Amino acid sequence: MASITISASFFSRPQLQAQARSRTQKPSPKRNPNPKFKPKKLNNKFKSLSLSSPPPSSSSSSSLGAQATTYTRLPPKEDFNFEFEAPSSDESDEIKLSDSDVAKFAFHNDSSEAEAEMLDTDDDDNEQQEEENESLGFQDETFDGKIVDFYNGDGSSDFEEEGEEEVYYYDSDGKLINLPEEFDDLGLELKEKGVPAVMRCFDRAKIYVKAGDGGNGVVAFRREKYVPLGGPSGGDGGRGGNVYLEVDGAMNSLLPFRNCVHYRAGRGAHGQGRMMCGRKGEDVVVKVAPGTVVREAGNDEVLLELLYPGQRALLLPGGRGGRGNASFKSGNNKVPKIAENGEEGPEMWLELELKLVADVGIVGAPNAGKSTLLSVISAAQPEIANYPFTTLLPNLGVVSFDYDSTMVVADLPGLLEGAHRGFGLGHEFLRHTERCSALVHVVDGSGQQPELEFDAVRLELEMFSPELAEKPFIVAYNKMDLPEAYENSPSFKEKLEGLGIKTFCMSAVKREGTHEVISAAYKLLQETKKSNEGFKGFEDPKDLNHVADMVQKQRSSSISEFEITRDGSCSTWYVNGAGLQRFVQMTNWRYVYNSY
Ligand SMILES: Nc1nc2c(ncn2[C@@H]2O[C@H](COP(=O)(O)OP(=O)(O)OP(=O)(O)O)[C@@H](O)[C@H]2O)c(=O)[nH]1
Ligand SMILES: [Mg+2]
Repeated sequence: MASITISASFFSRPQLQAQARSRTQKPSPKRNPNPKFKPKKLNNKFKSLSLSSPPPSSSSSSSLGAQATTYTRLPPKEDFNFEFEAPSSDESDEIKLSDSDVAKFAFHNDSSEAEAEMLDTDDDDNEQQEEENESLGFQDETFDGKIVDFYNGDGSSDFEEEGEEEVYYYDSDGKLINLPEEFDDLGLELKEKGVPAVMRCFDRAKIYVKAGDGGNGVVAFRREKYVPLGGPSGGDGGRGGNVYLEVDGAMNSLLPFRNCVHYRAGRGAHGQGRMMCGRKGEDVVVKVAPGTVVREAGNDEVLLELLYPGQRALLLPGGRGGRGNASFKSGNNKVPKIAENGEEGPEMWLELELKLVADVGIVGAPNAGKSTLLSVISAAQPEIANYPFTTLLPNLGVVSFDYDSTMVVADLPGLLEGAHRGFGLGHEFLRHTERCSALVHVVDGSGQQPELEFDAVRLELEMFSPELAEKPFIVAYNKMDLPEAYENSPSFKEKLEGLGIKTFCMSAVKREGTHEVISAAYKLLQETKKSNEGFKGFEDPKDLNHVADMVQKQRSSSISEFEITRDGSCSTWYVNGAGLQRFVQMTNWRYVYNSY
């Protein structure tokens, strides 16, 4: 039985129709006017994930609450794997912020034909569709500036199925290319991440690092007038450049890694005659933001945690330079005709994850006034507007009480009920609160049910990580200048204080009560710092070179440590060993003596 859910958002009815029409129109394949530009494969399935444009701001206080809980993003697919029932308060124990504020319509439609008819947006059928919509009770005016999306039982939208936009690939000559079907899956996978690239790259990056190869040693002999049998004089190759990771205090995101992914240190110069050794390769210093966690790609183990500006870690040591023939001179062999290749520098794909280093994190539902609070207590100027998800990326501000006492406060994107399952944006950035010592939970007092809003956000924090929920926090009941918030404040405060939660009332806009909130947060921070005094973490700079030590240890393993395996299918024997591989790679097989 196919079921359809209609959820409300910001777009108007005429906009909806325009959107549906544009999706159903199949463009005729065109030649790419710019052959160099290769359009990316877009999959329309997840187009509706993009943030909706802000609605015109409303001065009415009731609409503030309503907007604060409007879902602006497509819920995750799993959520549609069950059949929807009309929302009913007695059926669900879960706290549903959305139920109170967001207009939600759910109905069952057994006939797939009727469904197809309703969603048919061809020009010819527009009239018919309007009639049908009217019969279902959907009048233009009733939508009141909100978008309506139609979802099937599996979470896919009929718009997407009916009018999937076709995107074409062109080769460098501008010819149309037919891509194999696997590319569709790939496109889908990429889209399923569901977060715009700029937001994904804010605190996550994947980079490639490679230390420089060592320079080759050479075979050379001294030839000079009046110096017969001058002897071997081939110099060693230079060492390859190292790869360092350094914390740059001026950086506060990993966005620069969007433009630059590959970091290769320079290779060492080759040795020369007259015992001249090669120059060392140039080092590469990869700058990261304070609070960056480094892992090897595909491995969950944390390699490094870089917290403080100026910290520098040697990640990959450069390859050793190959020895020239002068280095092989001995009593037995006075004329060695052998030299080594430079050692190859190690390489690695790294996953960087930024967890902002803030002392206090401001959390709360969208539109609660978090950014307003940050703008009032610090010099930060975050964007403030009367619609949910104004803040898309975390903002940092420094609150200074006097020269000695300062603290860094982070304003995070709003949290929605279900954030841990992919609703809204907040869960993407909740990891930034993991490093905070205390939290300020801002509650929108003008909302219809501030208690439910509070409970839902607390639940989200718990679902994301139990440690996060255990962090000390205070509650800031905001928008006291509005009558409805003022009226509800005594009961809200009483309820929370009954639970032992410190609650402050404030009006961020009027700057009333904000000082008390931030002083209480500072006090909480000091208490937490005192109790954590024993913990030093990764502060010891000696710790930071352990990755390079590990790589070095692996490289210097003995040549006699190897494993022999046989592949029966092709009657091949394999000899595997790190020391052996390095030996083979560094041997210069061009010199015949090397093979003896
Ligand atoms: N009346 C009144 N309005 C407030 C107060 N604090 C914030 N607002 C308004 O509430 C709206 C949302 O404020 P923001 O600071 O952007 O809210 P936010 O929690 O950062 O919202 P997101 O970033 O979308 O999660 C803005 O229009 C503010 O002017 C207040 O104390 N009183
Ligand atoms: Mg904000």
